[in-house]
Amino acid sequence: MPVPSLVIGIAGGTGAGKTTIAHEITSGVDSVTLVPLDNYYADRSDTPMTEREQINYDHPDAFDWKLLREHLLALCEGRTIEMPEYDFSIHNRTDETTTVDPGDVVMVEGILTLHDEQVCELLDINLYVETDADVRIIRRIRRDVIERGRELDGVISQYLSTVKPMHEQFVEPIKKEADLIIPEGANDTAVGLLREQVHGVVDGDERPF
Ligand SMILES: Nc1ncnc2c1ncn2[C@@H]1O[C@H](COP(=O)(O)OP(=O)(O)O)[C@@H](O)[C@H]1O
Ligand SMILES: Nc1ccn([C@@H]2O[C@H](COP(=O)(O)O)[C@@H](O)[C@H]2O)c(=O)n1
Repeated sequence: MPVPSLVIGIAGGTGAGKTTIAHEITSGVDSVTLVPLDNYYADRSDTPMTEREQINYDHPDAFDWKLLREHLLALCEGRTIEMPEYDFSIHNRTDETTTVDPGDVVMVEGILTLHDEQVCELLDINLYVETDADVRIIRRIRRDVIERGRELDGVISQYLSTVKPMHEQFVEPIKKEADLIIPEGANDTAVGLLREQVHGVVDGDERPF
């Protein structure tokens, strides 16, 4: 397999719009590989469900960084990976994996994507999506209740006990690793410029950053 022309990392708080922006800046590109950091939550098969429900999923230790590094390196070298699948309703990976080939553009997207030094070394461009906390929590409540089968009270208590403090301690500070900070309110211009750059690199007119 050919190696990717461009490897992009996107970090930012929960509900900031990372996934949305990942799709927008690569729209029209034929071959894109999305690597959601959520799929690299640690394997909890040996942990009972009652304990899994109590885990702090916003701390860097919740992730299997070793596997993510291995997989990202493989994609960067043009190799296929078996990507884990994550099921939020059981707080664990499923038994299935997905066979993923390296695209022309590879994008890693998640709250703490820029936390790991070795992951950052593999990225051509580091993005941070900045969105106000009140907007993010509203989006999060809607998503967790509708798509992730959560109760409203649980979403609120998780937000106050772990999501918010971990955001302040770990997510917000990784902004300093970013090449570009995308202000959500002004993202049309930022996204347009990034899309142009991505297409330029993919079409061979521009060099990677
Ligand atoms: N600029 C935006 N304006 C309005 N809604 C948005 C915007 N960006 C994202 N959303 C919505 O907010 C929710 C969370 O967006 P998503 O991209 O999944 O965030 P993240 O990946 O950072 O958690 C989704 O329902 C999405 O449609
Ligand atoms: N079992 C889990 C695993 C993760 N979370 C939350 O997901 C958030 C990250 O996903 P985004 O799409 O919002 O970036 C993170 O804030 C975790 O709290 C969860 O609730 N349960």
